[in-house]
Amino acid sequence: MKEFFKNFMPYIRGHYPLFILAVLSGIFAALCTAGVTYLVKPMLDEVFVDKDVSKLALIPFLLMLAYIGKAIGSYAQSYIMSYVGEDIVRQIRDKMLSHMLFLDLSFFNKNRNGELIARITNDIGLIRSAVSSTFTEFVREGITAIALIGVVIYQSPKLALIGLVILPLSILPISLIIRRLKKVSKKAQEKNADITSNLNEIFNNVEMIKVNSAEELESQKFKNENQEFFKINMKNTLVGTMDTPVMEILGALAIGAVLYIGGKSVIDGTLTVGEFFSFNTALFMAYTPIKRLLNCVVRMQSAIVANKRILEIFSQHSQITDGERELSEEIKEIAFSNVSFKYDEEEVLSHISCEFKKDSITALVGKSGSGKSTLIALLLRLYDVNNGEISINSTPLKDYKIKSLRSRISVVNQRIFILNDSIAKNVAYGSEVDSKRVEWALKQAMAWEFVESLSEGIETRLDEFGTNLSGGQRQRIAIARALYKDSQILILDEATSALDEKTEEAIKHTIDLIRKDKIIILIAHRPSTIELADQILRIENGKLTNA
Ligand SMILES: Nc1ncnc2c1ncn2[C@@H]1O[C@H](COP(=O)(O)OP(=O)(O)OP(=O)(O)O)[C@@H](O)[C@H]1O
Repeated sequence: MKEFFKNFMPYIRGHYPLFILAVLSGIFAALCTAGVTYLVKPMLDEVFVDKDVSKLALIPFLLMLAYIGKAIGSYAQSYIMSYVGEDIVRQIRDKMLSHMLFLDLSFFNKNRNGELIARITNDIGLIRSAVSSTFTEFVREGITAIALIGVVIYQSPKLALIGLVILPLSILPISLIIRRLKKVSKKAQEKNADITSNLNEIFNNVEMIKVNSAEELESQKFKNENQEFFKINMKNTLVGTMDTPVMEILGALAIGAVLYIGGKSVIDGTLTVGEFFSFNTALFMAYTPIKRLLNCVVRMQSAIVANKRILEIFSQHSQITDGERELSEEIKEIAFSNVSFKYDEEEVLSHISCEFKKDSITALVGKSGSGKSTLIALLLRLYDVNNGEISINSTPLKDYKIKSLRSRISVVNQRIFILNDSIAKNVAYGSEVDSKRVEWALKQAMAWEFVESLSEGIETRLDEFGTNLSGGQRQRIAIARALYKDSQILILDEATSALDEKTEEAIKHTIDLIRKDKIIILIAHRPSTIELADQILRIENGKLTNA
């Protein structure tokens, strides 16, 4: 709980005035509630027992005012706290996504997309209910309970002792419930992440599922996961709602004792009927906020577990550190010196030494899985080398600011990224849209013909993953994007594999036209693509062999 509040204090800090207002509204509502119970005494003693008619109109009026005050106070407090809660959740979501995006690619390789989505949506959502509703309730019910207990003690300290004995008695069962609930909540959140991952996988691969007639198989897999999720959630409910009957049973015992002992005191004349009823009303009314208070503590458990899962992400930091130098000068040469790299245990690239010079085209060739794309990933600093060094103009890559390095490289790789946005925005991705330049890039990438034929031209919206495009059209959009960026380093990793011969020839012609002053790296299997190259580097099992 301490860790929870420590984590959220920085977000709450900006909301102190609202927080104070919410607490004041809560105090007001609580005092009005206590006022209601307090008014029971004059209602009984002065109106009913003393038959004071003048008070008959006054007390119901005051009661009404107290109830209206309670309603307004509670509403204002709930609204303000929801505002604070929602705003905190908004801030954490923003911070979480930008934190994640700056983590290394290896972090994304290790975590399933669905798991990460679940942390941003479900886990942070649990925090929202903790901060906005549970916390609001905790503050309001806490103040109400204190005010009502005040009335209880004021009316009869002796009876209060008996009536409130449930408080220490409830500690043991409630703490057992809390401990159990933490475990179940953890499982529920993990299962939720599994379900999200499963759904994410299904929707991303729906075509493959259909082609393999695996609809039944996937439905069954999901059904099993869902059934388990249901069971865990029911366990969560079973444990999580146990606090109410526990408190009610303990409350019944205490109230029974109070009624007996209090009744005797009234008969003995040591307590007036009004005092007794006022006491009992306050005690009955105090049980509800006390019960809710404990229920809040119980409900907080899933938020505490979620907080741990959120902190796990925030505690991860990028291992790829930024350099100091801005890469703004002309790139004359890129050099790999004795570079080795492994993703996990096995070395994927070993002792690679090569150069890429300005005004030249290099073809990287080699069998599938030999390490060509990995070499490019190292140049982009998506991963850092384990041994050796990569340099640009004799300055180690690590000394450059990553953003300035990547801004100088255009890449078309095998996995084409298409945004659910217009063609123009897709081509200009990462910079301002210049329609003339978009048109130029599309023409150079041999994509203009099909884009022009669309009714909305470059404003045509593409579906997520480019599902409304053919494979070759997607590749041409990606090539246009690389050309639009106009970087000095251009990398085409199997960028023309889906194109017909004629289109590929035309793109080769484009590359030939723009090659001046650039460093171009082509990864290709087809001999026709390699024809353009000034140097050919062959990689075999992670080692460079002379082509
Ligand atoms: N993210 C990763 N985590 C672990 N291993 C990886 C990862 N990416 C690639 N590998 C492994 O590294 C090796 C080299 O892969 P790489 O993608 O560089 O090959 P490639 O020569 O580009 O192949 P292709 O021609 O099929 O694209 C492969 O054995 C592959 O299994």
